[in-house]
Amino acid sequence: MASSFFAQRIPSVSAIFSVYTSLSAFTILFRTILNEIIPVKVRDFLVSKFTDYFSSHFNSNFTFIIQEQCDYVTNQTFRAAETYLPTLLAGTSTGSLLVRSINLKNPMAKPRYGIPVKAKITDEFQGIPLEWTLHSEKTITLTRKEFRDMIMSDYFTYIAKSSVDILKHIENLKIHTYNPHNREWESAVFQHHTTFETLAMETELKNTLIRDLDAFSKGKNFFKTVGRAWKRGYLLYGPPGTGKSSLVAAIANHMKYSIYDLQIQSVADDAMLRQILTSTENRSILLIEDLDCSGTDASCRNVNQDEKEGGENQNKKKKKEVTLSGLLNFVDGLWSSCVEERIIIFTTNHKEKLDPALLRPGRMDVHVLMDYCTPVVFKKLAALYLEIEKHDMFEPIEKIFLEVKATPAEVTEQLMVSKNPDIALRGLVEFLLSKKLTKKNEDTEIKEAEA
Ligand SMILES: Nc1ncnc2c1ncn2[C@@H]1O[C@H](COP(=O)(O)OP(=O)(O)OP(=O)(O)O)[C@@H](O)[C@H]1O
Repeated sequence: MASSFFAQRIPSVSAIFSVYTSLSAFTILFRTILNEIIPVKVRDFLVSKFTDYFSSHFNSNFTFIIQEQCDYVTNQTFRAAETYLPTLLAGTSTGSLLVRSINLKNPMAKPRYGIPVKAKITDEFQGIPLEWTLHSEKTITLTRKEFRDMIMSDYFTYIAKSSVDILKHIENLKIHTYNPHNREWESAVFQHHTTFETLAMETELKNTLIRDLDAFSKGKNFFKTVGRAWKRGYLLYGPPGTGKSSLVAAIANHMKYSIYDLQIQSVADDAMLRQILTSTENRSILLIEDLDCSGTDASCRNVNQDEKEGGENQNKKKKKEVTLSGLLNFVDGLWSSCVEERIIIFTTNHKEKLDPALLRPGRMDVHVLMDYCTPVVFKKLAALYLEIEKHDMFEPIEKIFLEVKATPAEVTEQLMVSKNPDIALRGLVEFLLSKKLTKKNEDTEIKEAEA
């Protein structure tokens, strides 16, 4: 029985050989026909589709590699993933987490948790499990066997949207400073306490600024409709100690934007400036302080003036490598649109020294004069520092302010001498009167010298 069973089921060697020969002949014939009929390009296309189909089915996984930098610009998908992934801490599978406490204002605050390098994190999107790996500070990968198209079209968009929402509610802002040696922005937690409530300014100016900022942050569609880059430029000018830096802090805290603080003197040339600025994040403030001392041709004198003076100045001008046009390119040129929702702030103690090109309408949208203390500003400082709305000495002090120039920084220094309003205000009067006297003596000396 058994031998007849095998005899019926297993074909003979000669039968197998004959089938093999027929198949080979058919394959050769089929290939020849294919080569004759189908053009090379179509053949290559079919082969590539065929290979793609099988590799995606038989490969164990497909990996998306997301690196921090691409084409000298910060990869926004990397930034989005970096913001989004810490929300998935429950899905980490390495058995370890980074723990850090960076709230200097409140050491008792709950620590924050981060993802260690090499950790694997799982996520689920529309019922599909996904696995992320943080390979280093600069590379993240996302691995998934199927649903490649859906990940590319929907999942990355979802992460980008989620990260924008997360950033809007983030508590700790950052301040970044450019390190020219490492050619990198270095970050620290931004802990400046100044807000619009604690900044003493004329009420109308403060309200106008807040309205302007709010309109800007809601203005995405407006900027798109009118075909402009979503950015706003502020020029803060006025004497030292009048609150320009404090206003920058108030703007950052109000908008919940991190600050990129750029020392323009540390930038070698326009190309480096471009590289530095394109590696900043959306929703941020780019701050260039003391522009009048920057050493670029944006400061101190305009180009025509230099040309008239010729010789020595011409040589000096050649050495300045960050040019006014390089800077303007970021203020309102083509490069200005490389980052979205960006506020650019220039500060200067000497507006009159800036190149007129920078001051032309449309270049810096808002010019804000931070000036010497006025009676209104003094009363706000007294309310903040001494917690008083009224005092007998207010009237004489306000009168002195009409004659003496004192900066809010000088006034706050006097108000901090004592918590007792009588002592602090008396000290302030003495300070203001001595300033008045010094000024009078200086004026007399000048008059005598002129005579
Ligand atoms: N308008 C203000 N309201 C409240 N405090 C102020 C104001 N202006 C100055 N101050 C106080 O003076 C200090 C110095 O001010 P700030 O550094 O903001 O001035 P600045 O104009 O940026 O000076 P500089 O031009 O020297 O950088 C602040 O830390 C703050 O305490």
